[in-house]
Amino acid sequence: MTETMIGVIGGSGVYDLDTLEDKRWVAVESPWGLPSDEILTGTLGGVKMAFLPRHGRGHVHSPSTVPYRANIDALKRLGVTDVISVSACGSFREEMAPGDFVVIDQFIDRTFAREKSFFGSGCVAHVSVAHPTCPRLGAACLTAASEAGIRVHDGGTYLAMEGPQFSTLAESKMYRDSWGADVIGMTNMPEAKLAREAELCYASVAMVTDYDSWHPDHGAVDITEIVKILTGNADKARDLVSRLPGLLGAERTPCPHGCDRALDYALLTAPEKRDPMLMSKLDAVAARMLT
Ligand SMILES: CSC[C@H]1O[C@H](OP(=O)(O)O)[C@H](O)[C@@H]1O
Ligand SMILES: Nc1ncnc2[nH]cnc12
Repeated sequence: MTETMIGVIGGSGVYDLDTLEDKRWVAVESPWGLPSDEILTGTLGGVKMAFLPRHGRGHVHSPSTVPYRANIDALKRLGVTDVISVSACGSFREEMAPGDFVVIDQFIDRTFAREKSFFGSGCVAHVSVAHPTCPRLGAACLTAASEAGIRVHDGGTYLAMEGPQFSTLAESKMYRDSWGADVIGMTNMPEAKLAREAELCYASVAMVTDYDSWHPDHGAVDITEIVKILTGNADKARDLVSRLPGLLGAERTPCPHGCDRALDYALLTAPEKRDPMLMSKLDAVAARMLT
């Protein structure tokens, strides 16, 4: 049994978690650079919490420049065990309407201008992301959303695009009709992959703000319309998050799906060939493998 610490990564529109008790913004140093912002630590219902605004307070970082590695490393370094990502998204499905939430279970990664791994020359590792989100954590998010009276969909494929521009009409139709994506956003990759490398359970709650550009009755994405929806979604996200401590509890059992043991057989580089510099940067992410 270990102690649960819930990490929340707040996306567009979610820059604070004012429901936390004993809250304090703390600067966390990471060998992977500066995280997006300080991290708000505190407790909720006796469970330790850490909140990080993905784009920083005041929305400073674009989807391509969010320091994804530093963010995941900093959360792990603080002792976070379970990460909930809450993100704005466009919808490819009529029934996933603006204001609805989707508990994501798959991703298509179309990003190309981001660092995607903690590993590389000097310590090669390959983790599986066949099932990139944690079913236990996702189930808790689904229950929390239902209890909060949020219209929520159980499962969905999130297409991560590079951005920052929204998709063309041709792209939007292709992602929806040929690729089978359900929603689109710009940030959950490589975040989810990095969380898996860091052996953190990761769940993604996508909050629909628009119908992207495929929908014949809605036309092109309109950022002013998105911003209007974001505020309501952010309030619902805070309600959802405030229910998670009660559902997850303060005492944590090992993940039944193995998220917290993802590195068990992943490291390929022979111990004597490992780069000491890289290994020292991996002190939090791969802590379990280095002791
Ligand atoms: C505000 S519209 C586009 C912007 O919103 C989403 O951010 P996040 O995933 O952090 O909620 C989307 O990915 C874009 O970055
Ligand atoms: N249509 C869309 N495409 C990409 N990211 C988004 N975030 C919110 N709506 C989006």
